[in-house]
Amino acid sequence: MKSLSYLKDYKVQSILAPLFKLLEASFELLVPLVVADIIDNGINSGDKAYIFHRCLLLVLLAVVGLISAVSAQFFAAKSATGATTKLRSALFKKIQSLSFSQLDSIGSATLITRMTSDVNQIQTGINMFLRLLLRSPFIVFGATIMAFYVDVKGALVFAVVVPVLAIIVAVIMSLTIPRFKGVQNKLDSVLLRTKENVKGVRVIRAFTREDKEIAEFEEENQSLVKLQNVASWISSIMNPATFVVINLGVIFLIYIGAIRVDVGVISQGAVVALYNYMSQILVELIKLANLIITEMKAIASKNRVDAILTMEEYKKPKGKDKKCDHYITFENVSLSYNKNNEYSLNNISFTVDKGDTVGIIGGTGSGKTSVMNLLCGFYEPTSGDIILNDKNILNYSDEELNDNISVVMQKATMFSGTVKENITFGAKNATAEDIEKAIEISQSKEIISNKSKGLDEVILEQGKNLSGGQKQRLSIARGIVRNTPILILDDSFSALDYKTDKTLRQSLADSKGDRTTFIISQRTSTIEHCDKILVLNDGALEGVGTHEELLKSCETYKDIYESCNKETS
Ligand SMILES: Nc1ncnc2c1ncn2[C@@H]1O[C@H](COP(=O)(O)OP(=O)(O)OP(=O)(O)O)[C@@H](O)[C@H]1O
Repeated sequence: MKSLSYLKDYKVQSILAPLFKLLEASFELLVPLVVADIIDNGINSGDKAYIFHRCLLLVLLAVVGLISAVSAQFFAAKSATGATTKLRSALFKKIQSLSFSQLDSIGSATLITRMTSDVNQIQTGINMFLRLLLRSPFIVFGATIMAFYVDVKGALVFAVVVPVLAIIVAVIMSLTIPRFKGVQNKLDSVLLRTKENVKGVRVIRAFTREDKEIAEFEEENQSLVKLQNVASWISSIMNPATFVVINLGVIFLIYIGAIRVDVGVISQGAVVALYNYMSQILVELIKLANLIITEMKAIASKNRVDAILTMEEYKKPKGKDKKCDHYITFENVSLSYNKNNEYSLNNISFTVDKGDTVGIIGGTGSGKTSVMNLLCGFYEPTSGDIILNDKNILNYSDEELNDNISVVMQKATMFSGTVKENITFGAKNATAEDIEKAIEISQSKEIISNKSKGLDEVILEQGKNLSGGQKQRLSIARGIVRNTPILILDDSFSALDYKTDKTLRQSLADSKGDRTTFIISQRTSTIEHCDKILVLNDGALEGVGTHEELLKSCETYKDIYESCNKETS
């Protein structure tokens, strides 16, 4: 579904809004005729009663016009806000359905701009469109026709002024519209920088990078301002240019009008009416130009939103199932995230049995998280097969994988809400007993007992009222509480002290049953008791075995072990 399709639920409002605007415009077109009538038949003959009655008519026209305008605004707003609320929800749902690779390729900053400022721009666009699209041309043409009705010769001035105005407006718009598109793109990069700075504010301060960051932000911001200024400067020419043309027209109109009044061909009221129609045209042309600029911006935003909405639903390729002797088999698996021949994992093969505890170790960037990404189905292998329980990982649905695997991510993410809500984030049906057990295994008991409201204690945005180690333990509890056959702990012990690390591993081992556990770590002490350890180096699997076996057979493991021991000694 494309963005504007959500308007179809607001058909009635979308028809009523322009109709009420046309009604308002029709009353406005009558006003100069009534004023002319007051001058010619009331003021000239000194008929106060006539003037009073006509003034009442003017007030009535104004009141009816006002009611029409308010009704139009009401229906336009209802339609625009209703449709964009649905659009925002649809966009949010679509973003949730995108694959990790698709999300990587789009980038989060631009997704935020599309969800917020682009959708707002579409809302403004719909609102203005419904109110002005019919009204402004109707007034321009209506006022011209009324002018011809009042006096054909005098109205000839309109035949010259209106096309000249239209040309000025068209030229200025053709210059500004491409610039406004540039402004929108620049806004994306300013937002990306803002987002990075707000998220990384602690790091920035810790490294006293504030001045540099401010200077760089200022530079980015200034180039946005420059683009905006050029666009605004060009569009600002519109008003003076149109005013000059209109005023020249008015001078000419009054000049011709005066001569024609003098010779008695037309009345004074007719000249005033012509002048009023000229003013109405000026106001509407400026509104029309603004409408077109707003619509151009809205169309650019609509295209950006549609680009996300119409992204092809990602279809996982199918893989071959295979009868295997082991619970999990990685067979010649390689992974290139961008399919650009830069491999994060290179032809790796290993097996894991049900109930095993597997350690994965290697330097930073060696590919540890990538193994987890593949096993969880976040990304697909570029080549090779991953078989889980005799079924190719590609043939599992997201729900099936989610039911089988719990992952505790490297970065312990907390959500605004209570401690309990955070622990049961992926296990809404967890019982009090499950929660209690998960808290106990993850060594989180002390965190909760230190909080006055216990499990109901509120966690602030991004877990600001928790330490790094506390966040890690609660994330582990969140993983354990789901009680899935496979548990992956991606560097989830890094912020824990050695004693807590050890106790936690022990309680995980005691409670494991036939759960298969992957522990990713950079510390040999965290994984040395695992049934099997995988050693990764630059995307290659350099060794598989137990701690003792690897110390004898794998140089990379030995190096890591020695450097870890040096650190702790
Ligand atoms: N989403 C991604 N898109 C592109 N490249 C990626 C992506 N994720 C990881 N990589 C690259 O893949 C390589 C392996 O990264 P991975 O996160 O698997 O390493 P790691 O061993 O877990 O590192 P660390 O211990 O630092 O977390 C790195 O070179 C990284 O830049």
